[in-house]
Amino acid sequence: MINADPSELDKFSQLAHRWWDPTSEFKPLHEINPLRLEWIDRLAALSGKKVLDIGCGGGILAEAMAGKGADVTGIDLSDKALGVARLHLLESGCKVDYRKTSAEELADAEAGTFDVVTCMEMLEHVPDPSSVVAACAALVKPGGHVFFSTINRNPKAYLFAVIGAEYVLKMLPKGTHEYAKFIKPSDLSRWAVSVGLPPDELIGMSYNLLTQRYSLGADTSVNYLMHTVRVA
Ligand SMILES: C[S@@+](CC[C@H](N)C(=O)[O-])C[C@H]1O[C@@H](n2cnc3c(N)ncnc32)[C@H](O)[C@@H]1O
Repeated sequence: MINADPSELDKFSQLAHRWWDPTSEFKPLHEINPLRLEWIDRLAALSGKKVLDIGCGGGILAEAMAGKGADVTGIDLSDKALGVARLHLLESGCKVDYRKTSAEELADAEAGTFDVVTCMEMLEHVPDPSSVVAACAALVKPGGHVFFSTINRNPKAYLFAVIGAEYVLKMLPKGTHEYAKFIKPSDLSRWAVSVGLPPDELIGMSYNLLTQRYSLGADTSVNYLMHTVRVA
């Protein structure tokens, strides 16, 4: 059975036409993109690398990584998001190979072929995130890099990521995130280690209400990113 939740895919499909509007529901993704891009590039030196972006959506990160000189493949299961991503290439002149497939399906066909795999803001939207982590381990070359980002599971994360972002600040549509699907760094780390992806760096991402800006730092209590390196 495919590891996907149709209602989650539908949620992103409904909004897909606004993916590249930086004032839309996707504003947070536009705002965090330069931060995560520079972090990934610093750790994995993207230029010339074969990169896979899992759950690429409309392609905000995929295009940015291509802009750094990477050879990028983006996969997603939302037809509408992929349609928007492909259309945007015409506007940007970027080159990204977008495909409709799951991480698990691609891992069966193209194991060990990517230098870098990114799986950002996606694990909290799938029924079995550990299966996606295992697919990432299968897809990356030995010694290659896998990056994850997701939302921690604790009362503060519920308050900030659900109540704050969806109900108070209205940065995201209500129902974007489900608390039960949030993932503690210790769980993600355990799944990653068990498939040969020991974590190398864990970093938090915070939103400052006063400056209305995101930054990377030590606070992993709400949003966080994890860098892992595939054992050789
Ligand atoms: C919050 S968006 C993140 C988009 C992109 N990764 C980013 O950070 O800019 C989540 C994306 O995951 C996709 N998605 C959800 N379940 C998926 C699955 N099982 N396989 C592939 N993509 C999936 C959705 O269609 C959506 O595009």
